[in-house]
Amino acid sequence: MAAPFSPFLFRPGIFRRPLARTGSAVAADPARAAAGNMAAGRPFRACACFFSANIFVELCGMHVCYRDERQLRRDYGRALRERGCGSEEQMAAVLREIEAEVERRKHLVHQSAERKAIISQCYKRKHSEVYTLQDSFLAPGFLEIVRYCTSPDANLHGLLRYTESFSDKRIFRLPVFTEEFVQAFIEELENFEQSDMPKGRPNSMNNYGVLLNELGMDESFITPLREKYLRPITALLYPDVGGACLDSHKAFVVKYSLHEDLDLSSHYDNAEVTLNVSLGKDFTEGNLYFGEFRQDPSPVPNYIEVEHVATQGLLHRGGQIHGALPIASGERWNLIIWMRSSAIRNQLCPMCNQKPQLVEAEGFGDGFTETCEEDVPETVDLCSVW
Ligand SMILES: O=C(O)CCC(=O)C(=O)O
Ligand SMILES: [Fe+2]
Repeated sequence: MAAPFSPFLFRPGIFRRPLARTGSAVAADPARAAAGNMAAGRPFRACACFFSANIFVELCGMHVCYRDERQLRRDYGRALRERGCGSEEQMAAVLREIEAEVERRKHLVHQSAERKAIISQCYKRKHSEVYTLQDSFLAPGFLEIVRYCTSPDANLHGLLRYTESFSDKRIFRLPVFTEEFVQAFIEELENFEQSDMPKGRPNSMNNYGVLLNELGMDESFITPLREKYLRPITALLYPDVGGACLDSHKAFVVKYSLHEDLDLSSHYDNAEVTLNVSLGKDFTEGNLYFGEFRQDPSPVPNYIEVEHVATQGLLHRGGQIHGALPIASGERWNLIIWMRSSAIRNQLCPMCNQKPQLVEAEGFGDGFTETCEEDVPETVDLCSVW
């Protein structure tokens, strides 16, 4: 159910934080092609802005771009002072925080590859069947939607009869999984959580959850889910942001509980289209809220609140500003799939809003690929981008 947005969320500083990915640049991996992490024969790349853009400074609650101290003082001196970081001592602490975050980002991909290797060798799965997508995991209503979207006369108008939509923000709710699958999936995630395996952070804002590529679910579960089932739907819902040509993803599970993360601040995703599926468990409050699309700023943001329903998914454009309100009790687990279109992001990196400066990457990287001049018209036609 959509509801008017609660006024406390208008507090300054929570609006429009980009939620940075945890992947970044490393030497190319020759095994990647075998794992299917290629777009039209080209390896995926990241944008160099990962090492300088959208760095969240917790001390003063704002994001900054960082090249060096002089640039930081010039570009953010005033904003930092206004947020209580005016003294030289505070400035030194801010610089330490930023430099530690840049260092963390530099090592992140190597550490993720190490964790993935350890998990694949040592982790004892509880429900090994949940690692390979099967039709029986999917809700009958979802399969019906996919059947419609892959039929020859499918169109947006027809699809909207099967989904619930919220305001004019192009946010849609649809059934995704069966209850039995969600139950087994949660048990598997809890089994992993309780194991002594190394664990990474899902992204730069969520502290608790599971990175599904590290767990080994990308190739046999998330990729077929995106290609075979989700893409026919997103092609009709979001053709203008690359919904027809989503060719990579970053998938993770986020977890909120009273003694861990309670909520998620306002942000946009490093994705063209996001699927957010509620996995339960039992919780109260914790609704999602959505504001404007990041490229359509409005002087008076118009927020809507959307309740999440276990086993169901919400589809939205990654650039739609959103966040999660605090839970009041229980545990809230969600499967998040950030889906990316190289044809779209190769033109403009959504995180720095510039032509991406490509750097080598592991796996799907951040969904960019090398392009040649002659690629562009064909790609644009194919996805009806503009
Ligand atoms: O907790 C949620 O439902 C939202 C998570 C989210 O927006 C994200 O991880 O990008
Ligand atoms: Fe998000």
